[in-house]
Amino acid sequence: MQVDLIIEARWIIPVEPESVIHENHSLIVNDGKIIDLLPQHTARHQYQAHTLRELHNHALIPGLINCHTHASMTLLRGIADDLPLMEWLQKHIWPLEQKWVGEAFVRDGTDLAIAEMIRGGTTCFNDMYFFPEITAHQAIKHGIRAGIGLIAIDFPSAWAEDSDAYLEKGLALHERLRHEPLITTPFAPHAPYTISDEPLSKIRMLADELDLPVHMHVHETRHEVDEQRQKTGQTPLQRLDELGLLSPAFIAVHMTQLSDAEIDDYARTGGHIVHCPESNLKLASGFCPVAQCLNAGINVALGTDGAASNNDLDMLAEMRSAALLGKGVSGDASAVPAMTALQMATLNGAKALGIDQQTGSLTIGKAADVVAIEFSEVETQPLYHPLSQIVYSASRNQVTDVWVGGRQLLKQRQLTTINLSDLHERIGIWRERLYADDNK
Ligand SMILES: CSC[C@H]1O[C@@H](n2cnc3c(O)ncnc32)[C@H](O)[C@@H]1O
Ligand SMILES: [Zn+2]
Repeated sequence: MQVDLIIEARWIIPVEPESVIHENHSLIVNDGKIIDLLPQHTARHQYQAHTLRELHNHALIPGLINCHTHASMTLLRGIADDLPLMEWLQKHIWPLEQKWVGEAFVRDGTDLAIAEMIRGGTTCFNDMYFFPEITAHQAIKHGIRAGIGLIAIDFPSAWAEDSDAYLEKGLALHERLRHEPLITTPFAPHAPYTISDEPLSKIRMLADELDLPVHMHVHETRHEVDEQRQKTGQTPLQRLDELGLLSPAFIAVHMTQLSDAEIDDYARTGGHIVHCPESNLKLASGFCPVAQCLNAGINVALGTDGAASNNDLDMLAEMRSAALLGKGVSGDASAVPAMTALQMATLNGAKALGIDQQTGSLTIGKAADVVAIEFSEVETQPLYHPLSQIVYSASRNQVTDVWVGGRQLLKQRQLTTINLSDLHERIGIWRERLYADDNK
């Protein structure tokens, strides 16, 4: 049988629970989907490939899913470091956003983010930012999968003047994007401290009606929880529960402040958590008790957050930080083992976004969202266990090839859909503008 693509690899790590690591196997891809997984000699016998990629020092893993980003904030990378969340937001980021964020900012910042993400093996990102129609346009243009947040916040911005306008524009955008194969549109109310009950209740109704997830920063810092409790007598989670938001369609980002009882209560709602270890470390926000959450049965995925608080969009690094921090915080070296960290960065992300029938593992019938990681350099030698190298030793420079829905977006480290010299030129212009403003 004639097929579009055969990828031969030294190891293939499907990531589905109970699956084994295959040695010297081939992944067979046709019409954008994985149609077979066979020993290499059998595959060559059964299929004729339009394209054959031989990756004999590589492992194939499912594309990494970055479940929480603010993509165009790459343009603010390194502009305000070493600050806690509220000072960082109120004194630096929000004033810069008020002044600079518009269509061109989001287009160029998103392109930079997409280039960085593809080069690091990310095939899907879940975004929350102003001008989401531009983020969606750039994601489709460059061939990457994306959750495009239908944002809501009580503050005016260049995109919308009030929470009603955010929702109205969000719904119109959902209508325009709902047949795009690479795009989903979760609601994305910013955080409990920036959005009032009325728009949150509307979001709950609309999310139910349209069957969309809700993606929100929750319990990011102690300050957030203490302030809300002082003002209202409730924690942010209690308030969200009372408003009916906590459900299997809810994606809570950060969750660094959780008591044992809150972990059990949240597990009962079926909600997901997106753990952003590096952003939490850099802003000194706290630690999500990941091992406890996983033990309680919560689906925990991974995100980088924006490049202004991380300061990169490197999901391999995030995976390693999650594994190390999971052990450190629980005091248990066996907590968050390598396979769990890889599942958090892939399949758990797909589950949180409600796209696990399409992607998240190298499973027959799913989209061919595939990443190849090379092991021949000194940094990953000698090689005993490919999974150990991926989580604990490899860097994103070892990502050689990336496919989304069978389309190759990175080919031997070269981006196929983004012109890097044009991108560098555009980013240079933003650097001059923002640097001059920051140093006024
Ligand atoms: C409504 S668009 C998103 C909004 O979120 C801001 N933001 C970026 N990182 C964080 C974070 O870690 N916690 C809270 N808010 C964050 C971003 O600057 C935009 O204003
Ligand atoms: Zn965030």
